[in-house]
Amino acid sequence: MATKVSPVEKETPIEKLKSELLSVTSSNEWDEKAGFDINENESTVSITVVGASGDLAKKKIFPALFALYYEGCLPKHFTVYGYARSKMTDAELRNMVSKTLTCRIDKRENCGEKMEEFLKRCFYHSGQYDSEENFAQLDKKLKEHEGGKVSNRLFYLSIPPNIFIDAVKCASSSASSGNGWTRVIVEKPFGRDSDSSAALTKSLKQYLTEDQIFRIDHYLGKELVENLSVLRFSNLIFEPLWSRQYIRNVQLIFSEDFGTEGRGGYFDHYGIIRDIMQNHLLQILALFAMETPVSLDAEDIRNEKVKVLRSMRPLQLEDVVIGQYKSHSKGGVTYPAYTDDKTVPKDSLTPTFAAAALFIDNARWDGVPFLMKAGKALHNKRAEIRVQFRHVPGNLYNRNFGTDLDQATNELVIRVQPDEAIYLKINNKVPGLGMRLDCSNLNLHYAARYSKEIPDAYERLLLDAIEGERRLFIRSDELDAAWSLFTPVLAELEEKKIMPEYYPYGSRGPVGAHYLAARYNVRWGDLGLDQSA
Ligand SMILES: NC(=O)C1=CN([C@@H]2O[C@H](COP(=O)(O)OP(=O)(O)OC[C@H]3O[C@@H](n4cnc5c(N)ncnc54)[C@H](OP(=O)(O)O)[C@@H]3O)[C@@H](O)[C@H]2O)C=CC1
Ligand SMILES: O=C1O[C@H](COP(=O)(O)O)[C@@H](O)[C@H](O)[C@H]1O
Repeated sequence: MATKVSPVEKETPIEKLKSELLSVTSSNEWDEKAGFDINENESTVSITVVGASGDLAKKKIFPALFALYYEGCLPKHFTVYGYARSKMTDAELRNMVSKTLTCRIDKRENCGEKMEEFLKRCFYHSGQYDSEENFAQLDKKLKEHEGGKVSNRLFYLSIPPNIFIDAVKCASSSASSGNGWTRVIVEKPFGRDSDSSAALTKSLKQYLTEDQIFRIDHYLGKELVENLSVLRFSNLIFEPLWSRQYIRNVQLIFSEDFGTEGRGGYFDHYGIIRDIMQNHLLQILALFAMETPVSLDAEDIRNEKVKVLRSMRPLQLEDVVIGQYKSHSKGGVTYPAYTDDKTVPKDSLTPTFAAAALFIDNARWDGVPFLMKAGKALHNKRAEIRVQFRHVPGNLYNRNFGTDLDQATNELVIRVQPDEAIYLKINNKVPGLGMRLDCSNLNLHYAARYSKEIPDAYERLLLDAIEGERRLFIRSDELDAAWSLFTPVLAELEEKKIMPEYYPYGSRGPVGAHYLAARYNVRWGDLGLDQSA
């Protein structure tokens, strides 16, 4: 890592030997003849969670690693290291981690034993994030565990962004692998705007190659987001409809029924547009709208996503509505205002809600509004994609719908969470002698269809990073394109000190979002008479 030559690209001595032999035989044959599997027996993976004492590590990273272990997805030789400034022994780390581990509902067999085994492979090293010496001590400990095998190292930066570079610099110079790969998972936020993001990328690339950087957007690891491409590209009935010709608008909706509780300090510096829209919702939009990639290879997919992002119009101020939640009392309980958080300035204008209308100026999507809506402290917790189709031209049954033709249009809903589902609203006749029409759902409800519990997004992404699969991670040019769309409007909102529209905690958000949608002849699908909404 220190040499800036990606170890991923370099052949290890064993790989070199293997590729020489490969000139006469295939890889599997060679492994069989040799009588062992090189990857399993000769290499190790050390996963260092930098910031192990923090919220994300406890809530997501350690539980995801355990789930992978339980499923038998981690390599035979692996070690997990927690690294942070807090003083802890290995036993204390294990105790902390053990409190967050859970067994899947459908996989409880031997779960206690598996937890014990997993915890035995977890260790802790206390150190500063800017100390090469402390990382060198970590390196020494990692080497002891690696026992001379090919060492592959994954660092997960689960720390605040202002210390990313210090940690990367020290890990790079003092704890990168000498003979295997070294990869670094970087958590968002990747900057606050185009300039700060470019500066972060530039600094990271002083110590890492692009191939070593795994920028995580955990929404890409969610089951239904992954399924988006399968839905589009392996069902004949959808792809032909996937354009301005049949689609009237697309809605990307994110809502949480809790506020910024505990994260106000971080949130106030970013706001909902940077926290959710510029990354999670925009990534979904890019996957949704991209052209068919040449293959499922990471670079082919990411190339198509970049094309979509670069075809988009920068967001205009008049196409944005912002809101902030205020205190609200209900049933004898008083819910706080955003500014009641002690870490948030009393006069903060940071949006906790935003709605926006975006456009992709290409042949497929010309004129189709892509509406985004994201908010905290709303009436429910949900993330979904809604695709509203056009009206049926010359519909023979128009008069059966009355004047509200919107009620009669088809809508495809991909509910990312909770209670994952894909359903298509269709029109049908109400059984009986009359001719009354109804709107019903053709529903793929995951819980009913599959008994298997859906893995957490972090499981998939950690596994991909270990396996070197980059498809679900953000490439630097994607990131640049994403920031270009939002940076001008974010600057304008801040320069002009645009006041957010206040909405009560637990409500459906500011009415301004409805006016914005109405300007483009759109009605938000999550507020209608949807049977599954
Ligand atoms: N929490 C979440 O749900 C999500 C978090 N993220 C991102 O993941 C990363 C980690 O998040 P999270 O775990 O919540 O962060 P925390 O604030 O919990 O910080 C993680 C650890 O970093 C160390 N740390 C915290 N502040 C500082 C500081 N100012 N200087 C030096 N060290 C510090 C602390 O460890 P110690 O004192 O022991 O060194 C802390 O335990 C962040 O980049 C965040 O934006 C992204 C999505 C969701
Ligand atoms: O990245 C973030 O995501 C979470 C929501 O993630 P989810 O998987 O629970 O839907 C959000 O609460 C947080 O503000 C944001 O930083």
